[in-house]
Amino acid sequence: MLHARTTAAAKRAALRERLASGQLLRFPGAFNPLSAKLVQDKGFEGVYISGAVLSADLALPDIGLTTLTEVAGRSQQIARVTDLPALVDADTGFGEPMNVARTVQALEDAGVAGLHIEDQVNPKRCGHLDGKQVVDRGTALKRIRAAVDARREPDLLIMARTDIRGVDGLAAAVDRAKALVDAGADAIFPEAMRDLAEFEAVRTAVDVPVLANMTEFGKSELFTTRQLADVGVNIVIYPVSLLRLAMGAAERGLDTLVDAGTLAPVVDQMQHRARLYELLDYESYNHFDAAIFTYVPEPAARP
Ligand SMILES: C[C@](O)(C(=O)O)[C@H](CC(=O)O)C(=O)O
Ligand SMILES: [Mg+2]
Repeated sequence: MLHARTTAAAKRAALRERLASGQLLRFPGAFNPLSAKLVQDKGFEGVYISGAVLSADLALPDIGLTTLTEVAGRSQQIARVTDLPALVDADTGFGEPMNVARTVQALEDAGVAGLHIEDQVNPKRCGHLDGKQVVDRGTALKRIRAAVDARREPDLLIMARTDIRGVDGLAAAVDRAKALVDAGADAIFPEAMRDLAEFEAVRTAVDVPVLANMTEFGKSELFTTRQLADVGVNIVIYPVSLLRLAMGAAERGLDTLVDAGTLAPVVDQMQHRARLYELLDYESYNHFDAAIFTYVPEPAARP
């Protein structure tokens, strides 16, 4: 009820433990706290908090317009309703190394289990679009060093994302991934890999967990969890997928309303009120209320 019971520290420890198990962890992107509850209910291992989704939610393109305050606020709203570890997209870290340090502490306070910081220049772009630019190696490494030094909870997972594959090719991506790990990154997110062999190349180059981004309409083919596990990927994100599914359904529903003048034909496609209440754990709130209503305080002992 109200919040999930699992503490941030326990979620961070669980993420570390699960990563060490070698099992592939699946992190669908939650587009709000309610969808994070659905992700947990369906048995996934974690929840992703996407920058692209937060931007889209505010009807903005994903070009570095959102602020740390917005990202931290959304992270906190999502992290507190789920027992799953949350991994948040911290974009470029919101500035220079000192800003990156502040970003890490703000997201740590928000209760996430991990975050990733990328090596794009500001303003950043979606990693699967052409025309993006990356910072030089020294700048990229300083961001990660600052992030690692700023964390107060050693279990907070600091993941380095590199976008260099789309700019300078695979060899550069492998090179940068190694350097980012040397700078202290706990995990690597190689963005916009073309095929499984590319994931494998990064996998063999570093000895930390590797993430695969299965975003739709991007540069990577949509590999199955089996294919990704077979090449040694440790975490897979589906960052914008739930938002795309929900918006697709919303658009079709509105079209029906325009055409038919009623939503009756699509009611069976809607989440039922009963299912919503189940996800919200409505029952516990009723019990809480009833228990308080019938609670009779003991009469105070006479002095
Ligand atoms: C993972 C990502 O950074 C995100 O913000 O979710 C995006 C996803 C997308 O735009 O499809 C990305 O740059 O890949
Ligand atoms: Mg992003």
